[in-house]
Amino acid sequence: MVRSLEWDDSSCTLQLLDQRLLPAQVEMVTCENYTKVSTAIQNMTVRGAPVIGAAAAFGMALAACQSAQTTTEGLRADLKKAADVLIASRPTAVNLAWAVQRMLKKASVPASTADDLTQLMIAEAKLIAQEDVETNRRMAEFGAALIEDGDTIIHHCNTGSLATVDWGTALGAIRMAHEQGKKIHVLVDETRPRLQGARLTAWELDQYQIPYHIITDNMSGHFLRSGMVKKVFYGADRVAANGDVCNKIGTYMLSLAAKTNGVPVYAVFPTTTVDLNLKSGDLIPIEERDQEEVLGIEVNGQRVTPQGAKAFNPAFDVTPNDLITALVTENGVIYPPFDINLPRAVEDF
Ligand SMILES: CSC[C@H]1O[C@H](OP(=O)(O)O)[C@H](O)[C@@H]1O
Repeated sequence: MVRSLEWDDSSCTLQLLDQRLLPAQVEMVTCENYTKVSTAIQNMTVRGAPVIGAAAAFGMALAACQSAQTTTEGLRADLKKAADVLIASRPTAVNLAWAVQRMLKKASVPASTADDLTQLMIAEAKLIAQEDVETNRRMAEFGAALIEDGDTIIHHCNTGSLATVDWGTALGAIRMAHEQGKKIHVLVDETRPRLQGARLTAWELDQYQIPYHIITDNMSGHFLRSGMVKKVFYGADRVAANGDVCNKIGTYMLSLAAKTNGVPVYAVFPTTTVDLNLKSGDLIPIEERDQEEVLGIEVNGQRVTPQGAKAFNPAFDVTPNDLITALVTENGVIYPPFDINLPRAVEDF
């Protein structure tokens, strides 16, 4: 499975898999500087909470490589400028700010030369990427244990290798259960308007040879009520201290339908997605994206929305914790009361 990002030591550049072109084309784009990384995050060349954090970390490494500063103080000033640009790329996934702040903290350690500081930046970005893969595999083990042989699972958006440095979060759990020999059938929410499910999750499941059917987002209630669906799995972009989950738009409606039909709901995410500073999900900033992502639908090359039409395009919504059965992190499966058990799972490790 091709990785969503690769660092090239020889050229001090970051290669990103252009997820806007999948599944039709598998193409990498080269980022030589941090502003290109910021643009790639904003236009969703690279997307998915954990991987945009890793991409931003390498954006900071690029800022160090590209800096003309010859002193550590001068380089630190350049890194602060880069940090502000990278953090501003997208507002909702807390992994982005977390990764950049961690890089800035690393930049504050004593270094004898600007070159030494640059090497520290590159090493820290690589460590963040490596930790994400290890975290995802641990999470996948815990998540896979919740999946039973024969389950049909609804999965929302894309949370696989493409949304992380490798392996994935919710889709990582599904992949792990499959590799353990459990027979699974996935109903892939297409996830309008950017179609991360229909384009990216379906493409990944083909690579893993996991059976699936794509459904439109408004079909999930029907299948949940039919009794066919045994579990719902999705990821997260930011989780508040009380366990409210902010995730791709449509997650809230999916969770409401699951709760009404008694189907368990599992949110799978690394602890770097938890924002303990926020008491509830109502405080999470929701990214509003260009309305053209909603309006620009074409059928047979013909735009289907009226000229001049307007659209709302919130990229995420918040699912209150009472609709969620359990939270799955690399530190284990967390059950209610989330306001007590989630901080403990995050802080005790
Ligand atoms: C591994 S969780 C990824 C998380 O990020 C996605 O958002 P986007 O595609 O806009 O970056 C979606 O909310 C996923 O659940």
